[in-house]
Amino acid sequence: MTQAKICFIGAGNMTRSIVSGIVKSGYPSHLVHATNPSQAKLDALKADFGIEVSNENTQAAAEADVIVLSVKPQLMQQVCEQMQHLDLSNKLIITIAAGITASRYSDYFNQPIKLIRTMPNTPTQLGVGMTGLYADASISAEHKAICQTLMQTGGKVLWVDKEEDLNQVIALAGSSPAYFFLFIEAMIESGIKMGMDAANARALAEQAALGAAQMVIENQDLSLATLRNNVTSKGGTTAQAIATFEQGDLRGLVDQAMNNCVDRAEEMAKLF
Ligand SMILES: NC(=O)C1=CN([C@@H]2O[C@H](COP(=O)(O)OP(=O)(O)OC[C@H]3O[C@@H](n4cnc5c(N)ncnc54)[C@H](OP(=O)(O)O)[C@@H]3O)[C@@H](O)[C@H]2O)C=CC1
Ligand SMILES: O=C(O)[C@@H]1CCC=N1
Repeated sequence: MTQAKICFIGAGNMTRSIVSGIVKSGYPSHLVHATNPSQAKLDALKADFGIEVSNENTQAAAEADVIVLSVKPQLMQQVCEQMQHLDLSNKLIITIAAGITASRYSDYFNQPIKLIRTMPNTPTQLGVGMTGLYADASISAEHKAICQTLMQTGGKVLWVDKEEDLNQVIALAGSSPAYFFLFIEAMIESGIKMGMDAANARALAEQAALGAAQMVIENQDLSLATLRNNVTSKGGTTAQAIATFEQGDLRGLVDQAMNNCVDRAEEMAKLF
């Protein structure tokens, strides 16, 4: 895909995250275009990454080899319908939207298209993202490779065999950075209530989170329970904290939250 022209429709949080990865990987910035109705995000993308920007979805899409649909799900139909008159037969379309099934897009564009559904997450902007990918059997190996190369600039990728499995990717990776942010936020709030300075509370919580994630990644032979037990001295402080989480059914709450996340993705698939 060395010379593929890539156009992002919508220049919000996720476009910024993905563009950051692409440009930092050395992809020529003049081949990357982003469109958006309001100007401030475009100006920031141009200033930070040197990419092309405009307010013209249709023109940018017409000139692109790869179109990345990056608007909110509720706007997707309207945005795609505006491009119905384009000949999309030679273009690869990548969508990052949650909950809209692949078959809907050919209705939106009113023509057969080559589409890959992806589910990235915001850590993509730091190169430590996780992206789920789904393509049906009609998509060529070349197009799959283009999409994979693109998304890998932001971190790891995982192909799923069944489209519905993307909803599990949303629960485990697309949405899950927010779960961890909430947990760290709660820890910081508690630290502050204990009398700690806010900056120090954040420094302690964020470094512990980073260290814990790194421990998990670098100890693939150890179970999570072992890593946890290695921190938990019998009769000690951690045991008290962990017992509190277990008594409050943290696991049940996480399970419920993740199932609700999947349920919402399924609901959205019916809505849009
Ligand atoms: N945020 C996340 O962690 C993840 C999000 N996603 C998916 O990514 C998609 C985008 O989400 P996110 O980046 O968070 O959302 P944002 O709201 O940050 O970005 C969407 C962008 O689309 C722009 N936009 C609105 N209308 C149009 C239009 N007609 N043409 C072109 N652009 C338009 C908005 O502009 P303006 O603000 O000026 O109106 C906005 O900048 C969603 O479908 C979401 O499901 C997937 C994985 C993770
Ligand atoms: O909350 C959402 O719907 C999107 C999809 C995954 C992360 N953000």
